[in-house]
Amino acid sequence: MTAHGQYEDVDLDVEEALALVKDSGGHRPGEATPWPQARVTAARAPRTPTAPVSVPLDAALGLVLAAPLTALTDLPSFDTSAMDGWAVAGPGPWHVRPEGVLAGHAEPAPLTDGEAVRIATGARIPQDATAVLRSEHGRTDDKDRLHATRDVVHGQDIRPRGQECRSGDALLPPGTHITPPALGLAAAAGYDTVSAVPRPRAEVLVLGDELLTEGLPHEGLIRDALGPMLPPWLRALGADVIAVRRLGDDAEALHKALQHSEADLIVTTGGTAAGPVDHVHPTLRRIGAQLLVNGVKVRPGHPMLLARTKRNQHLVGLPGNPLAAVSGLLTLAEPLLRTLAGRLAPEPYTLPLQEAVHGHPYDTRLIPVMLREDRAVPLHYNGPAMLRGIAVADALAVVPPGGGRPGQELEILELPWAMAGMGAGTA
Ligand SMILES: Nc1nc2c(c(=O)[nH]1)N[C@H]1C(S)=C(S)[C@@H](COP(=O)(O)OP(=O)(O)OC[C@H]3O[C@@H](n4cnc5c(N)ncnc54)[C@H](O)[C@@H]3O)O[C@H]1N2
Ligand code: MOO
Repeated sequence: MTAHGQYEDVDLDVEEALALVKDSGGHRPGEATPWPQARVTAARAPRTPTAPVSVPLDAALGLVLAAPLTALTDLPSFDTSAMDGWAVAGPGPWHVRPEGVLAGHAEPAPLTDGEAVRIATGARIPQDATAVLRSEHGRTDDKDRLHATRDVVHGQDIRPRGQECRSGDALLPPGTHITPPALGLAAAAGYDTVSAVPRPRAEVLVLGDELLTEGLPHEGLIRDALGPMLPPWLRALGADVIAVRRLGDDAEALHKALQHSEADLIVTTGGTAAGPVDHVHPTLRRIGAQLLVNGVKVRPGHPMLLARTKRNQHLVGLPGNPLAAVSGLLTLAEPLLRTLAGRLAPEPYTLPLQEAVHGHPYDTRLIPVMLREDRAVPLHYNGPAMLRGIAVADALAVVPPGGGRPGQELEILELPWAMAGMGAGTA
């Protein structure tokens, strides 16, 4: 049994197999953009830069800093005890003061040589203290005198004011991805809000008269798989999904929706091919949109497209076949959203293939894989209409034209939830 257990090999469906033996040319031969170039075009989609917004810390996770995070205070902001014990002045033994010092308390009175005071971790060091003696390294005698049980080094266990940064120091550059520790650092450095690149707004338009939103498929009608899948996926890619509309195969409804959308990115599903109810291209022509990518040399998903619909608005047309839609999402929507959100591209990386995969003669293939012991294990059920493979995948592997041999290094496109340690296939 292979790593993917009982999965039967349905690597290629009939359409894909036919495409391998006799490339039909598919979607507008000659116009289609090579896959790597399509991603670059999407990442460089023209638009005017967005104005930064001021975001409270509890809403800033996942955004990108629009301005440097400059320390608003010294850190620590006062000389601080690093341990529970005693602050001591000069050589011991020391006379211990009756009142201790706790974190958050007012400034303690200065010590004089030969004096000690009990102190908690995080409390302010009294002026003229020379060291902190940890509680496990000191003992008091019956006259309340403190003796060190090991050598005391000047300054030990005192965190001096400004040890981490001085007020005005640059802590994080603009463009930094706001992670949980970045939020913690911003709070420690005195921030209530940060200046961030706003989340790009996305709107999803699901096309197709054959789609049901509940119940079992019947009489040629099927369940809409993309309505439930795309909004959370777009959110995982950093978008704020402002609307999801189901428009059927109604060219007028699509025209109206495009005219009125206030999104930065419109994502349509279906209607990209040349069938009688494929309204995306005619509607884009009607509104005078500029086609930046019209078909990509990738399987599945080759009819995908990218258009500039307004000065600061783009449309990604995803093919209706669900895995083809995933391919379009990662090829066009992901790089575009990354740029809109001000994020840098992740360093590309490769992993060796566990076993051979078929290739398309001229086009790139994207196939769902599990990542196991630093190898990419191809998953089956990867036909354009299937989600069964991708639903257990950690990533997509980029198979160059001609296919991949066992051990061949392939570029890996990670899935956002797999990166967060929530890989669907972690066993
Ligand atoms: N003459 C040609 N026909 C087709 C070509 C071609 O090159 N020449 N390309 C094929 C490929 S590849 C794909 S992919 C599809 C793309 O078609 P559309 O984007 O126009 O999508 P539809 O025709 O609307 O749907 C295709 C398929 O997907 C199902 N679908 C649509 N939306 C959903 C959804 N939300 N959830 C689940 N399934 C969905 C739909 O019922 C169809 O079965 O075109 C080929 N044709
Ligand atoms: O087969 Mo089509 O390439 O996108 O599903």
